[in-house]
Amino acid sequence: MLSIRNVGKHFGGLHVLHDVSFEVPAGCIYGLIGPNGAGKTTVFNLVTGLLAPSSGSIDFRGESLLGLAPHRITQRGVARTFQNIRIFKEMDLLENVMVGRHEHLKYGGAGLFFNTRAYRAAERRARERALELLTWVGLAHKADMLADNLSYGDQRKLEFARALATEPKLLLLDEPVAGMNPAEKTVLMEEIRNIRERGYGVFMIEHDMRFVMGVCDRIAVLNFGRIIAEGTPDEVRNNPEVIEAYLGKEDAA
Ligand SMILES: Nc1ncnc2c1ncn2[C@@H]1O[C@H](COP(=O)(O)OP(=O)(O)OP(=O)(O)O)[C@@H](O)[C@H]1O
Repeated sequence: MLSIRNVGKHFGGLHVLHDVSFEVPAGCIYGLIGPNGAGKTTVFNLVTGLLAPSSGSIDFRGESLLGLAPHRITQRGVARTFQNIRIFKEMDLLENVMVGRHEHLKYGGAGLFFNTRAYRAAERRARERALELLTWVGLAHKADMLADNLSYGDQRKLEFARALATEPKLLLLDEPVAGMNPAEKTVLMEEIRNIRERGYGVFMIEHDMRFVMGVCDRIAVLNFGRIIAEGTPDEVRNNPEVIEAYLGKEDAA
């Protein structure tokens, strides 16, 4: 589904990614892990068009994403959440999800201006879909509440609903369990599995090993900008290079 091939990225003289290749298959929960500064966020920024690679290719469903603006990549079916939650606190939950949805609607500017029947029908469908997505993440009963009043865990769920509102095929999650308590993590694990069951691909960066190993089908490990391992959680967990990267050479020995 997402194919990253021989990708390099440097910022001036600083080489952050070297010859990175891996493939996120369709219908898969895929994890990207690695120590701080390994280059994980840079990979997400390349896939979502916030940065351009210095070399290599990035294809999504058989077509290159290179050179596309971020909103075009969203239209191709890639959505993302951020490490720092980005919701509109002064809007209610339904409005927050509809903001995500609007990027997806295909009515013209004239429709907006004249408030045509087609526009109103599109708006009504957007509201219904937004409510449906809030139901999926268990927030429908709070649809009219201001986002500012949500607990941290609920804010994360709202972010998912908003990302799903763009009707993606692949959902990128940047440290989804950061700041969550164990109960919230358990709920989220179930929700991410549900998202996969509904036919979405999920690609996440996550530092919480228990969570990543518990929920991902496959994992790639970055260390100093290079992929040092790729495989199932068990394969990755038992890989000596991975153990060394996380524990340091002496500890691993
Ligand atoms: N725009 C930029 N300009 C210069 N250097 C950058 C830029 N973005 C990232 N870097 C550098 O690239 C390296 C990798 O950063 P990145 O944020 O991708 O790592 P990460 O694996 O996501 O780390 P963390 O787990 O701490 O979030 C770091 O050394 C960082 O300082």
